[in-house]
Amino acid sequence: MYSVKEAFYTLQGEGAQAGRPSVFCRFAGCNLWSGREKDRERSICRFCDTDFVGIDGQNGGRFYSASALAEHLQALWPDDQPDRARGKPYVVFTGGEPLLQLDIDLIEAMHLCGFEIGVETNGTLPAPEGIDWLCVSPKGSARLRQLSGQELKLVYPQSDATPAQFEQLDFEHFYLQPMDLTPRGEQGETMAATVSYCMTHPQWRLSLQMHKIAGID
Ligand SMILES: C[S@@+](CC[C@H](N)C(=O)[O-])C[C@H]1O[C@@H](n2cnc3c(N)ncnc32)[C@H](O)[C@@H]1O
Ligand SMILES: Nc1nc2[nH]cc(C(=O)O)c2c(=O)[nH]1
Ligand code: SF4
Ligand SMILES: [Mg+2]
Repeated sequence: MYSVKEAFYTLQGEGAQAGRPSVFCRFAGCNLWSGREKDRERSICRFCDTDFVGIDGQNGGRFYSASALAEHLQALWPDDQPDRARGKPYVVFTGGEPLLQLDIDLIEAMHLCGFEIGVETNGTLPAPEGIDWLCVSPKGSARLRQLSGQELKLVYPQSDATPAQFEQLDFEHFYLQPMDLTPRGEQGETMAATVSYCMTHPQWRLSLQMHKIAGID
């Protein structure tokens, strides 16, 4: 059984695949925060910008088989494409923490539907085989278990998770994404600090959350 907060068609807003049309599947629940504001300050991950509690969002719900969820997600992809090879269907599993729920059955079902599979994870759980684009985003003091993938995207700055701690890991792309403090009701200088770090440490590139600029989900 899969618990999905919401699912929607949008553009990937972050990292190396930014700008790519994508079906997003946001699983309910996370292992680093309950999702309740009253718990935020004593949780391991305190800056989350996302509501992942429950199954009450658009196209959310409980799905009792991998094929049922795969068909539900496939229906969100536009079907009038002249050349599918040039715009391959792409699904991004996120959350919450998707690796609490994403399994080999669902990966196989999405591949059978013709999708490439992206995942956004906090890296505290090992990833199943078969993911095409794995983005790991380390969080504070949480121990990192997933040490390889396509993209490491660190929210910056975090005093207990610095870029230097991750720069030797086995990833193809290294991104810093300015921490958006507005979900915590704060403002900050995270953009300037992130730009400055990238310019002085050229292994790292800037990731902006494009969807917030574009005003889309
Ligand atoms: C909401 S998380 C869900 C996936 C997974 N739990 C994770 O943390 O990677 C999706 C992405 O948003 C990033 N993110 C969350 N809160 C953010 C914030 N306040 N500012 C910038 N990026 C944020 C995360 O680091 C992650 O890369
Ligand atoms: N457009 C868009 N791109 C995203 N990239 C990662 C997101 C996430 O919340 O995991 C996200 C999101 O919520 N929306
Ligand atoms: S690990 Fe990801 S989903 Fe969980 S609280 Fe942190 S940013 Fe949000
Ligand atoms: Mg988001």
